[in-house]
Amino acid sequence: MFRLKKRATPAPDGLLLHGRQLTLRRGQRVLLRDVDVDLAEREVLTLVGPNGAGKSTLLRTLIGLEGYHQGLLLTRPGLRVGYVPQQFAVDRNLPLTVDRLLSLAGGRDSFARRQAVEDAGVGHLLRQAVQDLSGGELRRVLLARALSRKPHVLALDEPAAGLDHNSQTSLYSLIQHLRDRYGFGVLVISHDLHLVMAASDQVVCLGHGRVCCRGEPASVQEHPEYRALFGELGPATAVFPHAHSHAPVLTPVKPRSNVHNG
Ligand SMILES: Nc1ncnc2c1ncn2[C@@H]1O[C@H](COP(=O)(O)OP(=O)(O)OP(=O)(O)O)[C@@H](O)[C@H]1O
Repeated sequence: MFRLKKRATPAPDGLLLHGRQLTLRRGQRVLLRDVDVDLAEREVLTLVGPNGAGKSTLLRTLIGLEGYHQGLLLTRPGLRVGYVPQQFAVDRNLPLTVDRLLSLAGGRDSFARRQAVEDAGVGHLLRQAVQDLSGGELRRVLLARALSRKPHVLALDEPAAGLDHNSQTSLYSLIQHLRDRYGFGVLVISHDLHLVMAASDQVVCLGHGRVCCRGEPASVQEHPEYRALFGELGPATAVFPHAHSHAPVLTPVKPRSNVHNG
């Protein structure tokens, strides 16, 4: 669970995350420039863009794992984030069962953990060593770990990478289903554009650290910059609409003065 810095400042509307003009540099390089992002309850927001566009950096910034230099980031007070990273290093010299990994995740709520295990469909893996899991199994275990934190925001960095097509589709349907059950907002990075268009409420397309276009999947696909990046894409198979309430108050996460800059 990542708890973002809290300050009791009211914010415009009931978004989970509200980022404005977020800018992040590393040395001379600008990794993010003037990025605006809002994430509402129960919304699936997908970040797309070519390799190196800044998607992981933006996702990590939005959930408080990276500082930023300029801009404004507001979060709902007490926001809990479940994060499934793109890479998860498993130390082969330190055997660890799935059960142990999940209990180390920090959640003291064993009911939530059991529920997460069931929801992610990993009950049969609990006694298995983490280092022996297949790529697809590890994704689901990491998903269970994220769910056990009862997140308000589920952040997934390329959760479908390396999965076969059926596994990708079923993972996305599972995320949709869990979003409906848990009511969290989802921030997800994906390179599978068909899946993105079928399963997202909002798409933000990044290029060189900037937002080049954004909107609902159907409209983003028509955007010239999107087409320039990705070419023509066939029609999405389904679009899942969402509804969310706008409860008030967000909390600002201040730019960090100690942000690594070199
Ligand atoms: N700590 C760092 N210092 C310098 N450059 C960095 C640092 N972290 C990331 N970068 C660079 O920032 C750019 C954006 O990286 P990021 O991982 O956010 O891209 P991405 O869009 O997620 O890419 P991919 O699709 O390949 O995963 C890349 O060019 C990367 O090399």
